[in-house]
Amino acid sequence: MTASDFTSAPIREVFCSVQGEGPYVGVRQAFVRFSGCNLNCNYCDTDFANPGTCDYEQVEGSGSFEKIKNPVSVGQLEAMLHPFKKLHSVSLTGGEPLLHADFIETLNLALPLYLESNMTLPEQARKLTEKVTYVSGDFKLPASLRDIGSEARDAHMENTVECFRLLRKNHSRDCFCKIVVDNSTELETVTSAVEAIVPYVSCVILQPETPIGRDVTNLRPSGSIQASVQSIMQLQKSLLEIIDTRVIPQTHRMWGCL
Ligand SMILES: C[S@@+](CC[C@H](N)C(=O)[O-])C[C@H]1O[C@@H](n2cnc3c(N)ncnc32)[C@H](O)[C@@H]1O
Ligand SMILES: Nc1nc2[nH]cc(C(=O)O)c2c(=O)[nH]1
Ligand code: SF4
Ligand SMILES: [Mg+2]
Repeated sequence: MTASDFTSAPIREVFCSVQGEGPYVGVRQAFVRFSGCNLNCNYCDTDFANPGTCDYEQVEGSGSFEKIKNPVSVGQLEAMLHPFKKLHSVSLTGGEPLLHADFIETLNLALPLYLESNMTLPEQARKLTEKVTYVSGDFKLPASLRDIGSEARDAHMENTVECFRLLRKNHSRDCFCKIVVDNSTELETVTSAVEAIVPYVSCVILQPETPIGRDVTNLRPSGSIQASVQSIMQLQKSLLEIIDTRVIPQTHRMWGCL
């Protein structure tokens, strides 16, 4: 994977769309999708590999992409975002954006930054505590991680909680947690995860897994993975004992925007 630094980063795509997930569903955002990820979630719907170029959709919804050579510089990215108007914020996603924290740290955009992260890289998260206004942090349940052994689970949980502590909600930042749920999601696992981050987040979003694989070899058989409505409702009822908990699917999948 092409490394990034303070001046440039490998970016997979840049486009203007509507936030499809979490409590800010419906707001108009620029999306900057960084290449590369440090995890391998079994449900991942994103091809974040760096093909050498960044797909740039200059006209929102047009489906017409220009290919910009990677890595993209800070100045190039700022210019690419300029045509996008009436934005709520700029979503920094991926892949895993925390892998590119040095690059993000140097961005000088007029708009608030909205970080979509797997929350597993605390030393990178530390760099962005004064930089991001919205934190959409996933809590990756170990069962959904393909490459994690039992010996690494404790460290994974500790890193996740530390990222939420570092990027916690405050007077000038919102931080919330999204948890992707499938038919194997266990109440006890989710409850202990949520209890560990309650002081740091404004709400928890239960995000039903959308049965889409990253590629045909990884495509999980859609019939076997989705959690039942009843199980998600029971999970929400339990979590509402400790925090504002909402069920929000990936809405962009419903109307076909990027
Ligand atoms: C592609 S990830 C990129 C950001 C970051 N790496 C992360 O995982 O949070 C963006 C969001 O999409 C969610 N996601 C990916 N595949 C999904 C699927 N098949 N169903 C539901 N949510 C999915 C992730 O859980 C995450 O909240
Ligand atoms: N519309 C839309 N909303 C999103 N929210 C999080 C996304 C992501 O892939 O990070 C995403 C995405 O890919 N598209
Ligand atoms: S969902 Fe996020 S953390 Fe998981 S593999 Fe995909 S990009 Fe990486
Ligand atoms: Mg997406």
